[in-house]
Amino acid sequence: METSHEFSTKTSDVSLQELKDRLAEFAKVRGWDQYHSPRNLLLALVGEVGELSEIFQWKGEVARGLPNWSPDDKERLEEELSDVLLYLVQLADVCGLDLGQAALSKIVKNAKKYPVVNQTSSYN
Ligand SMILES: Nc1ccn([C@H]2C[C@H](O)[C@@H](COP(=O)(O)OP(=O)(O)OP(=O)(O)O)O2)c(=O)n1
Repeated sequence: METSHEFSTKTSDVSLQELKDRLAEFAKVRGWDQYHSPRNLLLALVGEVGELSEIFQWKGEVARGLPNWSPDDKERLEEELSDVLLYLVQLADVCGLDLGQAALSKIVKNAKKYPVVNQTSSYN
């Protein structure tokens, strides 16, 4: 089953639903779903956030678009960001939550909490 996805890794738009389904299959065929409790996934997520932080550690401020980063550094960043996302998606899944809907609802809530005043208003 899993191999059916092998040649479909390049796509312009990826849904949280697809990631959720593929991750569930990845864990299931390896017999790992028994270990994927909410707590374990949270700890794995925090570990990956640590690895993500290491990439920026000691670099000083980093310009948007990472103009001075090597391709290897950028690839490593892509991988660590992905690890964080993949554990986050799995965590929401095993908690029985719809992460996409929850995130949209939160954006609406944020907009009400922080209404647009004018273009030159100070940050926060
Ligand atoms: N029980 C597991 C173990 C791994 N993964 C997936 C989610 C992450 O995308 C990736 C994490 O794998 P590693 O623990 O090997 O971590 P790294 O890829 O960061 O490797 P390393 O820590 O050696 O840099 O694999 C998973 O879903 N469930």
